[in-house]
Amino acid sequence: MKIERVWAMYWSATGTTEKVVRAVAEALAGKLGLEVETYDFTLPAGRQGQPEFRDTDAVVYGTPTYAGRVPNVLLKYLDTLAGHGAAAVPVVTYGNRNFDDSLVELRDILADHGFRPLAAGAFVGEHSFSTTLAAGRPDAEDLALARQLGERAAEKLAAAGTDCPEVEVEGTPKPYRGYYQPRDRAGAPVNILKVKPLTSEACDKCELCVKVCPMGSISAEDPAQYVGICIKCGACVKKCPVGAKYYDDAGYLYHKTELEEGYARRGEDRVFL
Ligand SMILES: Cc1cc2nc3c(=O)[nH]c(=O)nc-3n(C[C@H](O)[C@H](O)[C@H](O)COP(=O)(O)O)c2cc1C
Repeated sequence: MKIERVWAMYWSATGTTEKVVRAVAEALAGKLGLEVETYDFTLPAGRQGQPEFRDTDAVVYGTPTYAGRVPNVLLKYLDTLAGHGAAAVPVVTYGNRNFDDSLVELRDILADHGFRPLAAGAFVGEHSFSTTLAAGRPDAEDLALARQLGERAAEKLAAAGTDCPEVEVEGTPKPYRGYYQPRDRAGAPVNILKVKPLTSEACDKCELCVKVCPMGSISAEDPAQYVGICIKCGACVKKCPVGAKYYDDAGYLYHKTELEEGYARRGEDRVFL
């Protein structure tokens, strides 16, 4: 089956998954002499629909790792996917701790919805909670590896078409491990589900945070108000031009420091072919 279109499809609140997915897709498309088509489903409007895939498509499909898994707020949307035999390259990012079962889960979701996952990768991205944990990643080295993954996937497709066997990836098979649970100093679970950022007086109501919140949860009338759920994705905090968004929750801040201190080493990217 000759591939006719290459897609970069991703959910990426702070942009690291987008960078990796684009690098993989551009290399894959480049090898096949094609352009990349992009579908970004980060914002609520992007999750109103999806492309009509065909068996002559190759889709590089990316999400971050949240609590060791595919972000659970995306599961309903992902359940509406229809691959129609398209080749897929599942890609996850993770913030230097571990990707645990996110990649195996994403691969299975794609396979269960009519895609053929033939290559996959897990890449390090700057942690959503932090500007020091995996700071600046994906960096040039990560993106070079992402391009290699795209090229190798293109070679695999050229050699075997979409009949390639399903790619084996690292992770515990279905039903997977439970969601990763942050703990406090005494080992008790830290529950940050209801935590939301605060807004300082520096806020000049530019409404950028309103536009970038993937849950559409920030009020346009008063950007200090979260009218829907907060998933701690970091979009409003990291993208605020005046640094007005911050967290003061003790459990959240403890978890962030623990991650920054415990996972300071350079985390590894992984490629599966
Ligand atoms: C709620 C939440 C949970 C996360 N859980 C993990 C995790 O289990 N392991 C890890 O290494 N990184 C974890 N991260 C970090 C993200 O996977 C990482 O920063 C990713 O690169 C963010 O992607 P984005 O820039 O496309 O939003 C988590 C981030 C958030 C917001």
